[in-house]
Amino acid sequence: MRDDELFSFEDARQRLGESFDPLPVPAIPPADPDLDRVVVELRRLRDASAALAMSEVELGDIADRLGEVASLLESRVAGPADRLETMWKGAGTRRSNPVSGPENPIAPPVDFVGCDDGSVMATVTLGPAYQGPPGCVHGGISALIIDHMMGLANHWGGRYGMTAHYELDYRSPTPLLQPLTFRCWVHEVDGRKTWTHGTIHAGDRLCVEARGLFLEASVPVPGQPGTRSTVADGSQ
Ligand SMILES: CCCCCCCCCCCCCC(=O)SCCNC(=O)CCNC(=O)[C@H](O)C(C)(C)COP(=O)(O)OP(=O)(O)OC[C@H]1O[C@@H](n2cnc3c(N)ncnc32)[C@H](O)[C@@H]1OP(=O)(O)O
Repeated sequence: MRDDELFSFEDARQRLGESFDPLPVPAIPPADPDLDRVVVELRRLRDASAALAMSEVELGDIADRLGEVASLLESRVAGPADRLETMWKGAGTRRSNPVSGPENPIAPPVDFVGCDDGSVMATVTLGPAYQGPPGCVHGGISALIIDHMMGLANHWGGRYGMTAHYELDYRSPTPLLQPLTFRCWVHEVDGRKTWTHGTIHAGDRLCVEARGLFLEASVPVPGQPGTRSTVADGSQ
């Protein structure tokens, strides 16, 4: 089988046949608007600090003022264990995950769309905070985003599971500061196993292709003794 056949959506859809049973990819519900604003401002700081020139800029005053704000924020923070619990309440990790979560400053963020062909798509432009090779996206960042998107694609295809095996081929450099198209879709299912594929393109150029094996599994939920959650189920 050639690579371009392996990564065909129509092929995936035909393989899945009647087991293709899309679930909605729901919008992330609003929570505390001020918390979301805090994260928006933190992302501005992230992007501005990643783009700072190395010289000729007086930063001492800014560092002092940021330190004051950081101390203020720290004074409002519950312990990390408490946070692990609240991450699983309400919208769960849809609000806090490191790829699309509006409560997570390290999320670029990436916004997803569920498509009629069974794939999940996103277009995102990544800045210097995500650099690996010169002018290019860090390979681990590509891997993070696709792994998460595969979880969404599984959900969109009526499946769920923990990543058991995951592999990527970096086919060509993935540029920063240009729109990138991410696409993931369920390729094949067999009992508890779901094989999911994904790509990143810059324009028409293939940058990354990925394959993951996901296994249905349940994990204990922090702060909810006796409760187990399927990864990527509706509670996320
Ligand atoms: C609501 C809106 C939507 C929300 C969506 C949110 C999306 C969020 C998405 C977030 C996504 C983020 C994603 C993340 O970050 S997921 C986090 C990263 N993943 C993990 O931490 C998983 C850690 N691993 C485990 O917990 C276990 O190993 C699991 C549960 C996966 C399997 O342990 P379990 O004890 O259950 O299984 P088994 O050992 O009996 O094996 C069963 C079968 O599987 C085959 N096998 C096993 N391993 C491998 C392997 N590596 N390669 C090839 N095959 C493998 C094995 O041969 C056997 O085959 P067979 O003999 O039956 O034929």
